[in-house]
Amino acid sequence: MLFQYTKIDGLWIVDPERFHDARGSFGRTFCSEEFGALGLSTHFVQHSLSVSLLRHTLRGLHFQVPPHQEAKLVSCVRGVIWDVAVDLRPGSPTYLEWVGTTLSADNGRQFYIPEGFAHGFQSLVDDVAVSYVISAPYVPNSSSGIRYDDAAIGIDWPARPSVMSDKDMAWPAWRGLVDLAVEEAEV
Ligand SMILES: Cc1cn([C@H]2C[C@H](O)[C@@H](COP(=O)(O)OP(=O)(O)O[C@H]3O[C@@H](C)C(=O)[C@@H](O)[C@H]3O)O2)c(=O)[nH]c1=O
Repeated sequence: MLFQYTKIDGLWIVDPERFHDARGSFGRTFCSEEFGALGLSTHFVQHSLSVSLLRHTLRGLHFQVPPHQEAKLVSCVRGVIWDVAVDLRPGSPTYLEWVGTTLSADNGRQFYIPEGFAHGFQSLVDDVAVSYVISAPYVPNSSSGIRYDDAAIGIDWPARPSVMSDKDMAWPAWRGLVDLAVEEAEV
């Protein structure tokens, strides 16, 4: 497996090392020794698959609040997506910066997104399947999100979204969420 740093500490692009022969190819998608050696999570408790039917469908930006934060290892097993992670770690030198990368069934690339990040993606073709391996259980009350087009983050999405969930359309901007948390703490 080929691990590439991104400009954000803790966020990794993981490319496969594929061995080809007459039958096709073989390559690892996870290796606890290699992940552990880099300080990445090796304990995953959920594996999920999402299918998006139409090109330019957008999902995100999602995260779970403490103590239910999760690391995610994301790959696209059918089609192509533009996958994005946003650094929401207070005090991080790259706070609110984002990284996007193209994941496809062909390139076999995975995005390792640690705790403290929001995640989202946009399908670039019809009928994509996205696989997630996640380090923490799904806790609906701890699931949160921010607007995909939050100006303070400024993600350069490939296209206007064609389909989004009502929930994703209704997320506030990040600043709004932080302000709300402070107000709640003061009550
Ligand atoms: C995420 C999730 C959803 N669900 C249920 C809740 C709901 O009824 C249905 C669809 O959920 P959502 O609308 O939240 O699905 P979706 O918008 O695809 O959510 C996903 O988006 C991407 C960007 C991520 O990063 C993922 O971790 C996850 O948050 O599936 C689970 O049972 N377990 C889960 O882990």
